[in-house]
Amino acid sequence: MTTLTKEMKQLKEQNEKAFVPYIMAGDGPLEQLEETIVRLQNLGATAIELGIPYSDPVADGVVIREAGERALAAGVTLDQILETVATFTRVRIPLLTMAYVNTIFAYGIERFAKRAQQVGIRGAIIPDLPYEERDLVAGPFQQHDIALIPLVALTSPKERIEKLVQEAEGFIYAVTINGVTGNQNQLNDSPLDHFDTLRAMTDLPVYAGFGITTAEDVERMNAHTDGVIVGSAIVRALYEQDREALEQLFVAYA
Ligand SMILES: O=P(O)(O)OC[C@@H](O)[C@@H](O)c1c[nH]c2ccccc12
Repeated sequence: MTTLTKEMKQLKEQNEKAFVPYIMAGDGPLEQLEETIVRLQNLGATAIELGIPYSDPVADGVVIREAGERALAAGVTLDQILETVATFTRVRIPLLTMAYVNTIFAYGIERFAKRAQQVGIRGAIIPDLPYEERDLVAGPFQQHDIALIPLVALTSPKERIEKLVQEAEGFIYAVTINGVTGNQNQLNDSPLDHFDTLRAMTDLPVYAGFGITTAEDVERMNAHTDGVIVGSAIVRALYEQDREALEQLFVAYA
């Protein structure tokens, strides 16, 4: 069991709902990345999903896509991000990377796992790594205590979800809606029953993500999950320096 799995399970046992903000590393100077993370930590974030910019982010909606473009235009690379994380002294909450598979392959799987562990990263989401290919990374990740967090589409057949859940580490990322990140208009109550089913299949925590943009969404999802992941709304508030919008998202955690 990885360290992240232990930590997230412990939260669940204490009945604490998780809040995992997604941010794009390099959207803004890397020198400010620690400050941003500490700010979210102080607001009550449980962990941070640290986006690694990529040129072809197929799962991303416009807000995150544009944040990635800004980071790429600034020349930000995975290596620079890891070296920046290595300098952190004030971050206490777990960091997870959200990188597309090519970025990790290009860097080197073993090299990534090793360096990620050294700098204190606890988990990774690789949205375009098919379950069938997970063995490509599973060995090095396990060896270096990096939790491979699966994305589970609620519409998948039950047998497939069961398989995914069995091998999962950290937590289960339950995708609320089919589509890209940042979709504001589709979040309704239809995933809620699925969350209940999913939670009955595992003792790992289940966090909901995609399309959660308001404090009300957070509360509504939390009633049926162990926590939430919020991306586009956080990325936008940080970029627009909209402090009120940012703090609003955390009200349930104050
Ligand atoms: O932006 P949203 O709708 O709040 O969704 C979270 C999401 O942004 C974050 O987890 C994420 C960013 N890029 C991704 C790619 C695939 C899966 C998930 C992600």
